[in-house]
Amino acid sequence: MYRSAINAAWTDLSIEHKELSSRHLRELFAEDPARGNELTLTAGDLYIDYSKNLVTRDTLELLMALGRAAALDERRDEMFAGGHINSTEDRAVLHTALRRPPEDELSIDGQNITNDVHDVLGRMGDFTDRLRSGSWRGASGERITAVVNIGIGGSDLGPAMVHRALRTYSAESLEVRFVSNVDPADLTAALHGLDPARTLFVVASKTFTTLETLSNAACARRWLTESLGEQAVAQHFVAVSTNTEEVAAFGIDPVNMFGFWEWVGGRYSVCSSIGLAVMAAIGKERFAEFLAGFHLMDTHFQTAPMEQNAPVVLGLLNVWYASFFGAQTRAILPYAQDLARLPAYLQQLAMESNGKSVQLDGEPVLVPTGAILWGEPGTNGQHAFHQLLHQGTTLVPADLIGFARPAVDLPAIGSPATMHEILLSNLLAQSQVLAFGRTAEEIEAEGTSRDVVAHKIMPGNRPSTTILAPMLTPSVLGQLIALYEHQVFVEGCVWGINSFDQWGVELGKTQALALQPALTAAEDPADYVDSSTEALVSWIRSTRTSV
Ligand SMILES: O=P(O)(O)OC[C@H]1O[C@H](O)[C@H](O)[C@@H](O)[C@@H]1O
Repeated sequence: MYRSAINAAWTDLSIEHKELSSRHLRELFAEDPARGNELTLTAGDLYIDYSKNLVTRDTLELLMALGRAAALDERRDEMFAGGHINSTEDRAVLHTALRRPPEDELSIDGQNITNDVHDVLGRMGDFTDRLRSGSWRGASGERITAVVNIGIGGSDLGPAMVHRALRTYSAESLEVRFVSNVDPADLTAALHGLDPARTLFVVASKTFTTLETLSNAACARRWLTESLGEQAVAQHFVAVSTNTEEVAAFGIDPVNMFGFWEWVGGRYSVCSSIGLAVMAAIGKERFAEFLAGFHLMDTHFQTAPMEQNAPVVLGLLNVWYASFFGAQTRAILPYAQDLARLPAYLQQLAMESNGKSVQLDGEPVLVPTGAILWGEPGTNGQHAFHQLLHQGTTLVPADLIGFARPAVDLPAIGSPATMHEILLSNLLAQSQVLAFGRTAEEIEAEGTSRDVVAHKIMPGNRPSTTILAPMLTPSVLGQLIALYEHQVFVEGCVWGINSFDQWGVELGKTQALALQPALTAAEDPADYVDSSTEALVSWIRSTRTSV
């Protein structure tokens, strides 16, 4: 029943796609001028204009039918209730439980996990209060002035992105830095200029077995103990993990460990103790506002009718472009420099979740699934890759994200507008030009010479969604992240894939370990399965010895 309903909805949408292929957003707006006001959504503090997408109201009805056929409501409820929807790892997917208010109980296997969540938040709050007030001292009695988060993937991208985004809310007395790459350049740069006596490391790893993180943590530990001695570790290292045993084996006292749970996926973990470095920077009160923002969007996702449900509408539009238009990528264009790391964060969220080619039952997926996400803050991207967005041969749906008020504004010299007003006018212009372009007639009318007209035509009809909020606050950032998390969920449901495992990253890790001897052994072990790897190793070995 479920499959056949999806197939029927899919067929209807295929027909719709053919019909719409010959239409232009200019016509769609001319036919339905109210769409600019009405194809919009309000979710928490976010105002979302999706009118400049390649859909009519009929298309939207068909997309809703697809969502209903995919049993979105039931699947969402199953996720929120702790069903083991991560079937290949037999795990619940409960990142939403990390942001429930204390009184909002959730019982899993007889355990009220909301209490567990708030117990850890309480410990994080006490610890970060001590750091921020200076009552937590280093081994030689000095105040901690730098926190270095060592983690990778979900244990880095979330806190690093959020820390940067909430820069203006951060305490000046505590500098927070991030190390992720096993490239020694990363740790070296992060430690540059730091005083061991005033530095605290947060080793963040869900599994506490990740090679990059443990390698960096071990080097950081040596850096510290060389100057302060072994006994300094207790005051200068804390861990964030689900794996108490490995934390202890590394030499961090579990008393200085902040736990979370296997039902929190790495890329969904910024609300857990993985956010410790963020809490250290912005304080527990602001962190609570951040979590409340997520919860607001969670509640919207759970309660808003489908047609007004922002993650549902946007998630279905993502399916529309990926699976029907074959759009392989989507651009994330924050018109906010503080969101510079948002595209990288969303890459992990979306691509590790939905970069899959088998369905839940192990059968191949027959349609294109997760798109490649990429992007840069506006207006920088305009001077780099927007040319392709406007006149290239590839369809790239774009999300433009902006804020009505900046944290700080500056008067622009020689213009009545402020710098922030200039920024926002660029956002508006891009959304308009992408959609409506400029015709040959319009260009000719400007007196352009005939042989240049074709080069100057702006085809338009390039879809974009504009997401606006009053200001980039902790709560708004939480809402924005949750908006994307739930879109990913919606897409995964429709495609019938498991959005919560990541088997595709495992083989590379074991192969890297297997190849280490090829670089470290005195004699080249020369036991390769392919001639390309053999030649690469040989080149590296000879180049290293000849330098
Ligand atoms: O937090 P950790 O266990 O160290 O994992 C860090 C990262 O590495 C893994 O390879 C996964 O692909 C990511 O989803 C995860 O966030």
